[in-house]
Amino acid sequence: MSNKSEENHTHHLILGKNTELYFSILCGVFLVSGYLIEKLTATASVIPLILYIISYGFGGYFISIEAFKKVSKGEFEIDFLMIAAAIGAAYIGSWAEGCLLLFLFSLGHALEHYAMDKAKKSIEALGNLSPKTALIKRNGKFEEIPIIDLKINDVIVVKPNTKIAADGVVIKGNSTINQAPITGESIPVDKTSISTMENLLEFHEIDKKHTVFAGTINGDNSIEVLVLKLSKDSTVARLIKMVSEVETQKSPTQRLTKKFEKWYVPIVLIVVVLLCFAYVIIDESFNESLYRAITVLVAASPCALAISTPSAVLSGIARAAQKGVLIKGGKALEDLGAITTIAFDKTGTLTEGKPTLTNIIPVENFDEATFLQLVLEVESLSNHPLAKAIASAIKKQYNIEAKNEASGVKAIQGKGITAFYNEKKVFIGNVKLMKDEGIHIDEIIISKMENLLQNGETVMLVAYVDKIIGFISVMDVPRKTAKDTLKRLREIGIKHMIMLTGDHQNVGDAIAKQIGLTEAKGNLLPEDKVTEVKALLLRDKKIAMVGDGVNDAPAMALSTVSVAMGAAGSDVALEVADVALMSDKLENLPFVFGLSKASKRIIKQNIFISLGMVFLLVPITILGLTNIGFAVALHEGSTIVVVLNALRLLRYDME
Ligand SMILES: Nc1ncnc2c1ncn2[C@@H]1O[C@H](COP(=O)(O)OP(=O)(O)OP(=O)(O)O)[C@@H](O)[C@H]1O
Ligand SMILES: [Zn+2]
Repeated sequence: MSNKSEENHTHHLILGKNTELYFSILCGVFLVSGYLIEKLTATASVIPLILYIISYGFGGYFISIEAFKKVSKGEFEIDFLMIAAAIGAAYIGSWAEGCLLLFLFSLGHALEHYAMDKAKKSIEALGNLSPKTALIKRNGKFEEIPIIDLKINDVIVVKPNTKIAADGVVIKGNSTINQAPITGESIPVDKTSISTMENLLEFHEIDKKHTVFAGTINGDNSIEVLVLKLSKDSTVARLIKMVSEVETQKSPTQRLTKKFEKWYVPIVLIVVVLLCFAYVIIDESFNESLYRAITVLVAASPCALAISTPSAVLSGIARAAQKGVLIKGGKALEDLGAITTIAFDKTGTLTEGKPTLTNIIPVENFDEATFLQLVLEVESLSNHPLAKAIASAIKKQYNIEAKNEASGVKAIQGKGITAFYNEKKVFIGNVKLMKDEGIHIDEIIISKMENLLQNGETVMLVAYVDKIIGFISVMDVPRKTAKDTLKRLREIGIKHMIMLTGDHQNVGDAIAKQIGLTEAKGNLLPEDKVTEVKALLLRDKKIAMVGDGVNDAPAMALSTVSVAMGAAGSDVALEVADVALMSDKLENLPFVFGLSKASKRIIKQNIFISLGMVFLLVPITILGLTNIGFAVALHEGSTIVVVLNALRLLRYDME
């Protein structure tokens, strides 16, 4: 049986989408009626034969089309084996068995397509998310227009309990919004209007409490949304595009079984042809030899094997999509299921990623007001989460504003930033940065730093010209769910959980202890994170890296499977990661790993069932210990069992 998704061939669908299923059922109906008439009427009649032939027609229709297509390309696959077996059965007069073969095979085929359709549908459901039109407000007037005509900076009005038509920022009104279609979170989130539209940041940089996604559902209040993305670039549009590409990537097991089939099918054909001539050697008629050959042909066909993996992979991916997790292909799914080591980024992954300012202290003889102003000016120019937190805290707590007195800011990866303030150089960052610049740090400051570091606070030194003028410390708290999540991960078989952070070792250790990580590695530059991932790969073969793509993208790219958090909020993460959690909920991880493990388990079971049946039936049929009907029932039955087993994944849940 072939995998539709990879060949993308469409059948003539006379009876609509389920034609294949109806044909298969009709095949079965004619088989049963033919069989009953044959058994119940004593006298020989042609009616059963006619019914069997009709049954052949329905059962063999789609299989012949596929077999023919492949044979004309020089490929002999299972469809061909089935047709050959059915013709052989007819030739020796075993019409009923031939019908049963075609019926079960086509039923398995139709079920396979049902599984694929089901998977695709839950993915395509995403496509129906965005409404077709939007109510826009132009010059104070309302107008309903198709969403493809929406332009950036249009203002749309979203009525209560309707779908939002575009990615944008709320500029008027507050509401709660059901984001489940995109992020899978079932609880609606509060959204408030942004205070000012001046200097509006990029969509992804705006605080999430103000931004909304196309396809999500507004709650009880009317809101106005400033459109920030064209309909074709919306998060949901890109999601759909990616999901449709997912299917083209085959999983490792799928590749393996394909390779196996390539050799196996011709071998079966040769053996079967040889068996046709068994009568030359042993004492039996040609028809008896043929009968045996056909029975072996049925028994040896790898029908179940061919669909065992694709059906499980698609079901797994579909289930994940329902929960707001995008798994990009069978490889990611299978690899994820085999993983026992996870490397985590710290900031924004294990921690909230919204550090609060705890200390901002100048050295004794430096003026505090100047110090604050300098830090504010410089950090306002940086995009780093630490910088954002520091700048906004200073503004709020000390009620001062940046006056654009700093310039030439440069980020030094993993160390900090440099800039100019009043034409003189400023350095803000860690000890490494100061060492690089040859700036002396005296004992008093070092001992103060130590205290804060023990506490799990991130400390940054500030130097002006060539002297330390003070330090800043911030505290980023672990996510509330981090501890439980790691515990659950351990329960489902993750052995090593390691934090990789650019922050100080002590901070890493403090957080690791609080949430129960096995190890924390601090003071890492982005390239050090890559080295660490390499080392882990060497030790454990396969590792997953969970991050947000901020300073861990290279390390993520190198890991076996990269998992991005909050991907709905970041273009890079969504694009690059193998697995994307739409929401930034760490607590989704156990579900993802659990589902992947379950998928892997089901794939294994399926392969065991399908190969097991072949190994069992082939010797029995060669020895002539069973009739063809029995072989057909067991063999094709295993195909159906395998598909049903895979469909279980659509209902997977933790516990
Ligand atoms: N804009 C900045 N202002 C002050 N210090 C900075 C700035 N950017 C980086 N640093 C310093 O460099 C260190 C390393 O930064 P990096 O971005 O590599 O990692 P991180 O954000 O601390 O943590 P993680 O690696 O877990 O994401 C920071 O801990 C901080 O001391
Ligand atoms: Zn096929």
